[in-house]
Amino acid sequence: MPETTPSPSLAELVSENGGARGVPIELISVSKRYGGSPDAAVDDLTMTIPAGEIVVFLGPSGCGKTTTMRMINRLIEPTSGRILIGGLDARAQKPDELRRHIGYVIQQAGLFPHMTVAANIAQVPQMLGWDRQRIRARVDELLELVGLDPVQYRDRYPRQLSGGQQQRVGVARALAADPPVLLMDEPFGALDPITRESLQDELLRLQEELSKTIVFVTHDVDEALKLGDRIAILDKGSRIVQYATAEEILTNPAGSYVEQFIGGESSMRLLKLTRVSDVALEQAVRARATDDAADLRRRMAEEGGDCAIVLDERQRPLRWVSAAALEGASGPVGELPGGEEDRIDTVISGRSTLQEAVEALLNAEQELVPVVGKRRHYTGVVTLATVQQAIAEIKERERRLRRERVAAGQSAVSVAAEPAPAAVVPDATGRDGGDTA
Ligand SMILES: Nc1ncnc2c1ncn2[C@@H]1O[C@H](COP(=O)(O)OP(=O)(O)OP(=O)(O)O)[C@@H](O)[C@H]1O
Repeated sequence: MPETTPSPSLAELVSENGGARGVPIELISVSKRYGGSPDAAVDDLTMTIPAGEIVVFLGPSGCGKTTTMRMINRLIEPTSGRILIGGLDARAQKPDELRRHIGYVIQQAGLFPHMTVAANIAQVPQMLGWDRQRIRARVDELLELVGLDPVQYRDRYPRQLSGGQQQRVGVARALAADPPVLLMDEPFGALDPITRESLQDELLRLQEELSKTIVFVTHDVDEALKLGDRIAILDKGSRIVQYATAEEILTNPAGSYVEQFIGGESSMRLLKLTRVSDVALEQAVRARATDDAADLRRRMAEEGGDCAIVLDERQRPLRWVSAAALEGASGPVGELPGGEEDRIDTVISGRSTLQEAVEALLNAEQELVPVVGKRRHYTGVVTLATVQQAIAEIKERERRLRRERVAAGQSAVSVAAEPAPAAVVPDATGRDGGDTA
């Protein structure tokens, strides 16, 4: 098909959109056949990647993940089918221009070794004709955003950076022109587990701020479950076996292929993806160090609970006081003798996972662990019962969703997202063309 000057282009869409927010991507009956191969690398794939979400492609080697991803930015041309980005046909965009508005991050960052960090990041802004001052400011802003001090890092060469730092620069480079879409092809695959985890956390933090549409390819189930708003589990030819949230995949896997792929331990994995802030916390009886022991004993008898938490004047946890220690005691609670079991060694935050909460509970002297918010401000406690209840609720919610889907005549598992209704793309004359999908 001949390339025409697109109207509107993704560039225009980006500037209308303020650049920052993600746009949906639709793949409609997309296939790719490489010359000489009897099988299609991607076989009639239809899916919608919603705006502002992280969608992870998870599947075995050779199933077509990279081919699918590279068709989105036209590094690979589909043999048939259509790809719409923000409602615009990718084929109607000039490939170079399209790629300036689609960030691309690959394994081992792919930085140019002879260019400084700043020059690597500045590539697309330079192509877009930004002036030097704007580029310099943007480079520094991006380095800050990915957690690298601009003064220290902007003039270094890639070989003077660790793998994790190179990958951060790779992400900064991909974000340079504030694209609505980021494609990430096993970006953390070559990193050690600790660096990998911290970059995953960084990506989630960035995404909270930026709301890009991110397509992320990985082989790693835990990475997929942690990062994906939705996960597409793919089989040969990029056939979607299941396209669903991590919770749904874990509680309602679409058959033995998915089960095998995600392995056992689905409840343990649910613990990893649920945050303490997502569950209903319990409350211990609260006390101040200056409270009278006899009063506290009365309150505990009224409110229930064997244990009270003593907080300082800024609501930060100080220690536990047991009902037994209050028996016959008088005077300020803060002056009661305390044993090992009364010390609060561990607190967790709302951002901790339930897995971390269980770990803390297993190591704690008490059967409950305090949860703190900003400035160590006490917000509640977690017990093993809290965790059990949270997992039961997730499973029940997923069972309910499954029943609703079945009642609505849909498949019991989410296989493919329906493509959005046919996009209306204005034609070159500016009239609305009835561009049917
Ligand atoms: N340029 C090419 N020419 C011919 N066949 C290719 C080409 N690139 C990929 N293929 C084939 O297409 C299929 C899909 O490859 P692709 O790289 O998309 O898979 P993948 O799921 O990303 O694999 P991996 O996880 O190993 O990177 C494979 O069978 C591969 O051999």
